[in-house]
This record gives sequence, structure tokens and C-alpha cells, in this order.
Amino acid sequence: MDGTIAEFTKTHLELIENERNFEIEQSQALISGLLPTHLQRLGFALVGLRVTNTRTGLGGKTMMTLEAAVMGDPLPPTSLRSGDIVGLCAPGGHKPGKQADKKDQRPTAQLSGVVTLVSESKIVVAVGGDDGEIPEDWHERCTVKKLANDTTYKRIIHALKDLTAIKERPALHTVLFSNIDPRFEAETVIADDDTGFFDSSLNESQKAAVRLAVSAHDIALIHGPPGTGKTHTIVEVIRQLAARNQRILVCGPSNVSVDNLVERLGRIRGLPIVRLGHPARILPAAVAHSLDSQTKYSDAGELVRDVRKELDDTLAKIPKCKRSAERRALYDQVRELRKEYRVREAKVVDHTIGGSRVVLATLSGAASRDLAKNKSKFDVVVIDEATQAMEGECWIAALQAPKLILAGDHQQLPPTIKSMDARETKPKEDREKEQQQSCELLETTLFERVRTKFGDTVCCMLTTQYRMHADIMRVSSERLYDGRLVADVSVAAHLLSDLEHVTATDDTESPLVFIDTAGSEMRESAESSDISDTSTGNRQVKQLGDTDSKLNKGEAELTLLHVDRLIAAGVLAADIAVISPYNSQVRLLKSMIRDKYPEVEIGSVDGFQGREKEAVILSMVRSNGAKEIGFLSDFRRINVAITRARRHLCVIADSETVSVRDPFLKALFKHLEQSADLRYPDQV
Ligand SMILES: Nc1ncnc2c1ncn2[C@@H]1O[C@H](COP(=O)(O)OP(=O)(O)OP(=O)(O)O)[C@@H](O)[C@H]1O
Repeated sequence: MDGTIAEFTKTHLELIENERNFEIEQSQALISGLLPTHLQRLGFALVGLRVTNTRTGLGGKTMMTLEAAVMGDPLPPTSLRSGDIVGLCAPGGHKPGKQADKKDQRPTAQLSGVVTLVSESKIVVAVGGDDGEIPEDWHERCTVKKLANDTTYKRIIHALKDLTAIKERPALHTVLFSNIDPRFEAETVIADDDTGFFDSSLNESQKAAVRLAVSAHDIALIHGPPGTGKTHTIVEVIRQLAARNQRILVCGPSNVSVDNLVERLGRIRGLPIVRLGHPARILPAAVAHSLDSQTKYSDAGELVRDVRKELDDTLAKIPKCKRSAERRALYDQVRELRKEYRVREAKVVDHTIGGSRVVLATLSGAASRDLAKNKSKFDVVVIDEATQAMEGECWIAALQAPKLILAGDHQQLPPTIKSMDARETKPKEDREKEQQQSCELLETTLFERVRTKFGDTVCCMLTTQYRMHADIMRVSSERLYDGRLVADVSVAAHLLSDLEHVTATDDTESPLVFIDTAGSEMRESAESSDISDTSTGNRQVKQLGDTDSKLNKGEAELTLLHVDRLIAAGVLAADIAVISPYNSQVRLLKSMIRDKYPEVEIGSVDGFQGREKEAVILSMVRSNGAKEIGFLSDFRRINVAITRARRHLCVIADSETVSVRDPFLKALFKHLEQSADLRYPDQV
């Protein structure tokens, strides 16, 4: 088995290194080659800021507040967001008092940090702390510039190396890498009369999934098609495990996936939880459970608060201090206080993590030093949205317990492999076969691998969905979920016209509308360079892989007309989403719809995975004589697209181009022709 693991990690390490290099090269090509002022126009930098305040945050980090050079001026429009990794630098890397070389506008990053807040007038960046001290000669004017973030790749590489090096392996590893079958409790873990469930609203498939997950010794999968209450089920699994005195590490690939669980688990009385991760990246609703808040406000945190205050007071004195000797003395004092602060804080952190039965973090965050230092022992690792994480990423968490529970849906989009996306628009035959295989290997998730290996023995599918009208989910159920997915009675026939303030019209009484552009000459085109996003005032920079992205002006106009009709019927703009598989079309749609209806959400299909809206309009874009459909041929993307709508789905597409080759699309268009309210552009 060790040989198999060594082979597995070797291949994956190579692939992850490639992916990491690809991402860094791409972002450097975009960011490093441009002058800061140019980057600022593109939204990737803020130039000539003043440091207006410094205080101490978690991990002894210094929170630097930066504002526009002219006091009270707003910051220029920016795409910098909380959680971004940024470099802080002075123009030309000059030191205070020295003249900057006017010609050299390229800054050299001198400090790196994480953005914790961006408002109209200021940006706050957490710097230093465990990552190093702030240099004494730190200048008060600087540029903030977005940096490539390869932290997750580094952590995956570390985890894969650790996986190879393990001496005493849990049975889980044997199950995953050799031919040993997974084991389950022979006895019923929750009584047949169902009295053992905490949540009495669970449906039969959810109960079956909980039983499977609790009874597993090594691994169990919860397969949750769209809207089937996967999170609901995971919460019950965690409660059951906690009631059996197990310690649980709960992870997801994104902050949103983790915070969704934090919010729900946080409501359960008597279940101590803690959310690890940078406060800047945690959703407001989950912040109260963050390690940062708990160390700050708990009784045990009292110890830390005193030193924090002293540190902040000392830091505040530095900018006012003119003499360099005095300044230096204050810096020495800061260094000492910071050491003391870290020692005390480590104790509180240890206490908080150790006292929590459930610890939550992103997969990447599971590599947190706080966990490693705490030597936390977990009995079970639960990974939600596991089909959106690369296997290597799952191993960061999976190394920390002998039992693993994965939840996800392999019929929706897999993790994004950026080096593959960049090639997506090129013809298939141009891609090197080997690279194609590598990407496919990276795209194969741990969930998928285990499901293929053991099938239903380890996997339980949730079969009742609580989102879509029955007509909206039908094709997905029949083609992708063996016809087993059923709509709960509460949603099976719900319509927009049932909503308050919505009048009954042809649109609001139809769960499915299909506007077929075939023969209308509404052809696709490639993106011209002058589409701007008027909401930010910035010209949008084309994303990677967009080099050949497609748009369709005719479809965009039909989309706007359909939005007009829904809103005229009383549907709230905030209940409508407009989605398209192509980024160029998304930009075009934003430029046409945003000013008129700012609350209508407009985005890519990929970006909308995991979300839902009452009404969804899908613009498929492709319309050409050659019947080329590019990445619409990925059934998982189409599945995500059509399963976002609760009461109304309007598909705008050219059936002659889109419905011809791909079996899933063929089935979808057959269903649309039979069951949807069918319209042609001249009737809209
Ligand atoms: N047993 C149930 N009875 C009634 N409603 C339920 C039940 N299970 C889930 N739901 C409802 O279904 C909706 C989806 O649940 P949840 O958010 O847990 O699903 P999910 O599968 O995680 O979602 P997604 O499809 O986005 O992954 C929620 O509104 C939830 O209240």
C-alpha cells in the first residue's frame, strides 16, 4: 500500500506544482508588468496611501489603516476585497526622508498582509505577527498591491508529503489506497423507531445518510443533489457524533461553505464550536464563533486584553515621536510586548480550541498553526462540498482523523483547474493529451474516487429536494440521478404567481419558459474589448480563459425583455438571477441590466453553484452554423445552471446549435419542447 500512496502523491505533487506555477505566472504577468497607477485604474492597487492608524489584532498582527493622501478623500474604485493577500510598498522602495526616483514607479513589495476591511475611505491590512515584524523604518506613505496567493498550494504539497511519510496508518488509508473494504457498525446506531434523531424533520433518505455516516468506521459519502438538504443532514451527523463524545473537524473548500455550517451549528445549545480562519474572510453571521472573537471576548481573553492595550498604546506613540533613539526604544518595547502577547494568546487559543467539540475551518485553514500547536486530536473529519475540492486539498484535513465523511454531488461542477480552464477555449485536438489527462486526474475528487471504488456500500443519496418546481428538476433527475430525485410537496408545484405581490401572467404561471432563437440570426460573437462594467466604473480585465469567450447580443436583449416582464408582474428584482456560462456574456448582461435593475443578480453559471433564486434566466449564448458548443458540453455545468431556479426557469438558446450533439442537452431540449412555454424572439 505504501507504494501506491507514494505513487499517488508523486503524481499529485507534480500536478499541484504545475497548477501553482501556472497561477503565479498568470497573475504575475498581469500584475507585475504594470505600473502601480495602471494597476490602480484596473482595481488591483491603491497608490499613495497614508498610514492613519495601527493597532494589534489576532496572532499579534498589526492592523494598519490606510487612507487617501488627501485627508477625507474617498479611495479610488477598487477590486481589492477582504481576505485578499496584498503587498505594501513605498514608491521605488524608498525610505522616509529620501526622494523617490520619479521614473521608478514600480514598487517593490516590502510587507505582505491580508486585507481585513475595505470601505469608501479606508483599507485595513493585517501585517506582521507570526509572519515577521514590521520594519522600523516603515514609511507612512505606501502603495497596496494585490499579490498572487499560493498558500493553499503550499499546504496541499505539505499534506501530500506528510501522507507519504506516515508510519502507523489508520485503516482509512488502507481502505482508500488498497483493496480492503470499508467497515461499518454491525448494530443499528440509531433506533429503528427514529427516536434517536435530534431533528425530527429529517426525511427518510436523510435519516439513512445519517445512519450510514454514524455507523462508518472509516469512510462514508453523503450524495446531495441540488436542494436536498445536504447541510441539514451534515448538521445531524455532527450532533450524533458529538453525542457519542467524538471530536469533529468540519471543513469545506470555501469560506462560504464553512460559514453556512457555522451558522447552523452555532444555533445548537450546548455544542461548543469554534471557527478558525482569518476574521476578514469569515461571514458576519459566523464571526461570533470565530477564534478571534472567542479569544477577544472570553473570560480567558482578559489576560490578552491587557497586553493588547499596552501594545496599541505604545504603537500609537511611535508616529508622534520625532527622535530616532526614542523611536527605536519604543520599537524595542513593541517587540517585547508582542512576544508576551503571543505567549498569552497561545494559551487562550489552546484553551478555546481544546474546549470545542467541533472545530470548523476551510480545507486550507485546517493547516492552521493554531491546530498544529494545539495538537488537537479529532475522531472524525467531515468535509462538505467535497466534490468542489481537489483530492490533495482534502488531505490537508483528512490527515487529522481516522474517519472521514464526505458530502457533495459529483454531478455538479468539480474544482476549477485553472491550467485547464485556460485551454478550454482552444480546440480539443490542440491540447496535449498528457496535459488533458493530468487535468482530469486533478479534477477527479476524493469523493468521486471513493464512490467509483465502493459504490452504494459507502454512499447514500438524498432524494427529496426542497427547491425546484417538479418540471424544473425533471431532466436532471432522470438523466443524472437515476430518476430518484423527487420534489417535496412544498415545492413541487410552486409558481412565481404564488408569491405575494406577484400577479398571474404567462410568465409567472409558467415554471419553464423556453425562448428559442433558432433561425433568428441572433448569432454568437467573440468579445470586443470595450465592454465596461458600469457598476464599478472600471473596465473589466478579461479573465484567464476568456481570450475567446463568446457573447450573444440578441440573447442579452431577450434577457432584458424577460426581466422587464417579470418585474412588471411584481417579481422582486432581488428574486431574479441572470446567468450565463460565458464570462463575456455576463459582462454584456451587466452592462445592459445593472443600471436599470441593480438588485438583479448577474453572474456566471460556475459562480452561481450552491446558490438559488426564485426566478432564473439562463442565456446559453452559442449559436453557429458548425453547431459548436464549447464547454456547454459539460453536463455538470448545464445541471448546475438549470437547478438554481426555485419557481421559474427561462432558457434562452438556439436549439439548432445547442441541442444537437450532447445527450444531456438533447434530453433537456426535448423536455423544454414538450413541457415549457415555448416562444420565438419575434413573439417576445
Ligand atoms: N427534511 C427537511 N424537511 C423540510 N425542509 C428541508 C429538509 N431538509 C432540508 N430542507 C430545506 O431544504 C433547503 C435546502 O437545505 P440545505 O441548505 O440543507 O440544502 P443543501 O443540500 O445543503 O443545499 P445545496 O443544494 O445548496 O447544496 C433548506 O431550505 C432547508 O430548510
